Amino acid sequence: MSAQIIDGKKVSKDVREELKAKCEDLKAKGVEPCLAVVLVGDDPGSQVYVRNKERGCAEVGIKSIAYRLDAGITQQTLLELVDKLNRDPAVHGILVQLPLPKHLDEKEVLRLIDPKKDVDGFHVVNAGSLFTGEGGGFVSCTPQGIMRLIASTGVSIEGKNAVVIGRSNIVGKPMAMLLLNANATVTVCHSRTKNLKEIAKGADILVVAIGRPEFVTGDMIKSGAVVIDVGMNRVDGKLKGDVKFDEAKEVAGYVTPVPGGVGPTTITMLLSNTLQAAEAQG
Ligand SMILES: Nc1nc(=O)c2c([nH]1)NC[C@@H]1CN(c3ccc(C(=O)N[C@@H](CCC(=O)O)C(=O)O)cc3)C=[N+]21
Repeated sequence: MSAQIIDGKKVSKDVREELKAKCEDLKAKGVEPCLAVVLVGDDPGSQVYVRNKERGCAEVGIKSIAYRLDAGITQQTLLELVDKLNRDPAVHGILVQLPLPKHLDEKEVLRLIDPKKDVDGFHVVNAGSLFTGEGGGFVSCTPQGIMRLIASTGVSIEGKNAVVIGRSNIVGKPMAMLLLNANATVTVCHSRTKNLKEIAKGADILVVAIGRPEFVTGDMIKSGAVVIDVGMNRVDGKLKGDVKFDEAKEVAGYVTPVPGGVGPTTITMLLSNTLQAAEAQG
C-alpha cells in the first residue's frame, strides 16, 4: 500500500482563491490590506521564505513592504522600527522574520509588536488566547495550515491519538493546542522523550517538527497514519524534511512532501491572518 500524498500547493490554491475575493471586498470598502515584513541579515533560507511571502501577498492582492536590515543593527533600531510600524495605520500586519542574529533579543522584539498586528500569532496575548480557548486572536501560521492539510484528507481528529514531535512556541506547542481543541488525545514528544519510537508508532496523526533531517523512519509510523512533515532542513544544498519520505510512503495513509506540503500552507495562513487584521482594523 502506498500513502496518498497531501498536496500543500493544491490546498493552498483553493484557500488563496477565497482570500483573493476577501481582499477585493476589503479594497471596495476602502481598506488596502498591508503586511510589513522585517528581515534582519542575509540568511539564505530566510531570503527564500520572505520572497515566497511577498509573492503570496502579490497573488492575493495584499500590499507588502519588506524591510531588509543589516545583520549588525542594534536592538534599539529594530525596536524603533517595530514601534513605527505599530503606529502606522496603513500597516495591518507585522512579521519579524526569525531567527534574529544572536546579539538581538527576540523575545523583547516579539513582545513589542501590537497583538492586533501580530499576524504570526507569536505575541503572548495571541498565544494565550489560543491556550485558554478564548479565540479571536491570531493563530500561528504553520499549525493553522496543518489543520487545513489534515482536514483535506477527510480523516477526523476527534478521539484520535495525535503525537507532536517538537515543543517550540512557534509550531509544537500551538499545534498541540489546536489538536486538543479538536478533541484529539495529544502527546508531545521532544529531545528528552524516552521510547519516542513506540509513542510515535501509536499515532493516528503524527506531526513532526523536530528540525532533524529524516528523523522519523518507516518503523516509527502506524499503518494508515496521517503524517505531517514540518522539517525544512538544508542538506548539501537539498531540502530535506524531518521524515524519511520514501519509507513513510510505504506505511502511512497520508503524508506531506517537502517541499510542497506544509510550507505553502504556512504562507497561505499568513495571508489569511493579514486579511483578518486588515478587516479588524478597518
Ligand atoms: N516570524 C516568522 N514567521 C514565520 O512564519 C517563519 C519565520 N519567522 N522563520 C522561518 C519559518 C519557516 N517558514 C517557512 C515559510 C515558507 C516556506 C516555504 O515556502 N517552503 C517551500 C519551499 C521553499 C524552499 O524551496 O526552500 C515548500 O515547502 O514548498 C518554508 C518555511 C516560515 N517561518
